[in-house]
Amino acid sequence: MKIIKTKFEDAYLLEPKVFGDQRGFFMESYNKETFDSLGIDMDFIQDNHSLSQTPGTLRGMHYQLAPKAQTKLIRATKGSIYDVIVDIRKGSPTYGQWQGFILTAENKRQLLVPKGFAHGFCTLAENTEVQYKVDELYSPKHDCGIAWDDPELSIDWPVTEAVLSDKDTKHPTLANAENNFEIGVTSK
Ligand SMILES: Cc1cn([C@H]2C[C@H](O)[C@@H](COP(=O)(O)OP(=O)(O)O[C@H]3O[C@H](C)C(=O)[C@H](O)[C@H]3O)O2)c(=O)[nH]c1=O
Repeated sequence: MKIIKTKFEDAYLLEPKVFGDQRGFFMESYNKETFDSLGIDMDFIQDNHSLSQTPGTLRGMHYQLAPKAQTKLIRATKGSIYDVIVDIRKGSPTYGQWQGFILTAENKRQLLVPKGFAHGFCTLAENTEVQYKVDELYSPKHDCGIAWDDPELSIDWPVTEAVLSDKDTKHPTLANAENNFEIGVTSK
């Protein structure tokens, strides 16, 4: 497992070891001992899987409030995505900053998203499937979002016409989000 640093201290790109042969490939997409040895010692308790049929489908920018904030380990198992995280931890030196990553079924790269980040992606290919692990269960009442097209964040999405859920058309900007994630704050 190769770790690639990002602009954020505790968010990482991970490249698993891939064993290729004449049949195809094998890899351990997750191994708790390996992750613990790298100091990534969270207990994932839920696996998620989404399919987005149309290129330019954009899901985000989502986060869950404390105490249900989620660490996420994301990968594309079919197609490709432009995966984006935004630091929304008030007081963080990188608050309001974002970074994007290309995750594809071919590059097999995974992104570790720490608690306190908003997360979203747009798909770059048809029938893109994303699978990810989280260390807190889904909690609708803690589920929040910020606008994917927040002008202050100005995320440089590689799409012009995004395909969005109705919910994702209605999120506040980060500046207006009442429930900004704060390290240790309890949900309202
Ligand atoms: C996230 C989630 C959703 N659901 C239900 C709720 C809705 O009835 C349906 C679709 O949910 P939603 O439209 O929120 O799905 P996405 O837009 O893919 O949301 C995800 O997309 C971005 C990229 C994320 O980072 C989050 O993990 C997650 O918010 O699945 C569940 O039952 N369990 C869950 O964990």
